[in-house]
Amino acid sequence: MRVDYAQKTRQVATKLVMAISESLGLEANYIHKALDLENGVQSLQSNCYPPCPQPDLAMGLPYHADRGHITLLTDNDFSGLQVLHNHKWVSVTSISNAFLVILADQMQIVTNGKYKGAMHRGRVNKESKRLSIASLHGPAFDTVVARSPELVERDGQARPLYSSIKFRDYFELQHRSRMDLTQELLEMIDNIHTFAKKLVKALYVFERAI
Ligand SMILES: O=C(O)CCC(=O)C(=O)O
Ligand SMILES: [Fe+2]
Repeated sequence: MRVDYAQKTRQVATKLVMAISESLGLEANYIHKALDLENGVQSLQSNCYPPCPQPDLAMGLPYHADRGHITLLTDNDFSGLQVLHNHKWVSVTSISNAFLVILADQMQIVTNGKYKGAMHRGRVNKESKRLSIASLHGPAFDTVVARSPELVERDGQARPLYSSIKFRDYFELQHRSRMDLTQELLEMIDNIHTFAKKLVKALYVFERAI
């Protein structure tokens, strides 16, 4: 059943990628070949968002862009996905028996920014438990992802918008920067804690002095 789901979502993703290629006036299998999707990596992520009494104070899944090139998302009919659009978070309404399609970073690179990787996050709600399943598709790990020279040339751009990077390096870089960010936040919390303790002590000394 799981293998079947993986195969079927891969077929849908392949068709969408072909349509995207064609929409740019490229050969249908241009992106498929450029990202070596025959050997592309694929993963399945399930997310569980329990009901939360104060949804405005909590975040289910922090904002991010997916690492691959395309994600097919489905959920148990409770909305919760938000997408960053024109600097504002926009809620996306779930549709029964349908996929929400999220384009990701590698699509942005290969199309030289014609298609954008969407920044998104998962919100919690008060009433219901939300479940979502993301079927994430990416290039083969050894692919050097580069903007399409055809698009750069056609647009008469003097320079490409993105430099080329091996997908494995990108994957590791993104993972590491998330870890670094977590570490930085932990250190910041630590510093605030120490500062608060010093402040309380200083106030105590001050109170006794007056
Ligand atoms: O649950 C959602 O709506 C978002 C899930 C997601 O972004 C992910 O799994 O990468
Ligand atoms: Fe995501």
